[in-house]
This record gives sequence, C-alpha cells and structure tokens, in this order.
Amino acid sequence: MVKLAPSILAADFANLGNDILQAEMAGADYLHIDVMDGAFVPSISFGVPIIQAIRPVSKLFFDVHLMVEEPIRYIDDFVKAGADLITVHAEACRHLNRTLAKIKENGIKACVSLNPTTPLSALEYVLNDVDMILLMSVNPGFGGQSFLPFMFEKISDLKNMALRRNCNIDIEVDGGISASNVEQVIKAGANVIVAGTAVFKGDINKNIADFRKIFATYPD
Ligand SMILES: O=C(CO)[C@@H](O)[C@H](O)COP(=O)(O)O
Ligand SMILES: [Fe+2]
Repeated sequence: MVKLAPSILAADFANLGNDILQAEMAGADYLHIDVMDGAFVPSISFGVPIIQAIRPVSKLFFDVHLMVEEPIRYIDDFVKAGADLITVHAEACRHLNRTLAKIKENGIKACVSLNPTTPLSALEYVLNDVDMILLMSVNPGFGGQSFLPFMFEKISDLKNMALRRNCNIDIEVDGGISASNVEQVIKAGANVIVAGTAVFKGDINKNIADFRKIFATYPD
C-alpha cells in the first residue's frame, strides 16, 4: 500500500504536538520532517531540538529530510534525536557514499534525494546502498509550491531504473502534491507520498481521509 508522509513544515508550529497527533490518528504512516539550513536552500526551518521535543509525542516513523550542506556532520545528532530514516541530498554531499555509510552504521534507514533537475545518473553507484530515493517535485526550500509537470517522466524513469537493477527501493516524491494530482504521481511509480499544505492546511482528518481513499485503490 502507498504510504502518506505529512510534512510538518505546513503544520501550526504553535500547536505542533496537537497537529502531529491529529495526523497520526487520522492515518498518517510517516512524519516528514524538513530540516533547512539557509545555505543548501534559502530558508531556515528547524533542527535537532524540535525533533527531540516531538519524539515522545508520536510513535510515527520519523522521515527526516535534511536540506543541509555536508549533512555528514549532523547524522549522529539526528539519530540521537529520534530519526528512523535520514534523507540527504546528493547535491549537498562531497562524499555521498561515506555519508550513506554513516547513516547505515547508526542502524537506521538511508535515503538520497535529488533536486528536480539533477539527473538520475547521480544515483548510479548508490542505488544498492539505500532504502529509498526521494525525488523533489519542487525546488526545495519552501512548502506550498506547484508540482513541476516534468517530474512524472522522471518518476517513471526511476521506477524503470530500479526494476532493471532488480532493486527493491521505495520511491518517495515531495512537493506540490494534493488529492487532485496524487493519482498521477502513484501511477508514475511513487509509493511514498509527502504532502504538507494538502494535509495541514484546513481539516487534517478530512485531508488525510481524501488521500487514503485514493491510496485504497492502489493496494500494491
Ligand atoms: O522538502 C520540502 C520543501 O523543500 C517539502 O517537504 C515541503 O514541505 C512540501 O510541502 P508541500 O509542497 O506539500 O506544501
Ligand atoms: Fe521534504
């Protein structure tokens, strides 16, 4: 079944614990946590202390998306704070293989992300070292942007690349996804869906139910 990973970047930060609990009770699978450093991406969001603070609030799988230059410097800290999976950007790592090894040494799942225009060839030598690939479908740095239409082809190209390599990885897609375009994203090959605005703005219960209704028609 396709998994839903609500991004807390769009949550109400003054009521973060409540928003997370509501998303969990409504049927979220993962909690997507966007860490931005103001260098790799223009914005600064939040870091280790926030993850530490929300860890006791939720049993959800913490999917930590590091939009951070040279994230290898912070892997141990994010693991200690409670990450279940860490995503690093290929574009932000001078030594990607070493960075992934550091994540795996910590006993958690590892994922590599690509910006929308970074070619899939950047994954050539890491595909067998990761549990998931995260394809950005907007330029990272902000929530609430529009899905870039050329991403449908890139998602299906990645799916085919993984099939050719006999590689059983999850494909997560992030940015500009709502109940009105998620079906196309799933059909292209994604099985983990990130949604910030489309989950946390408005009625969280209804928003998640709308996604789940669509997911139910794609049982595999
Ligand atoms: O990583 C990012 C943005 O850089 C995302 O996770 C956004 O937080 C998704 O937000 P929406 O596009 O769904 O509003
Ligand atoms: Fe993200």
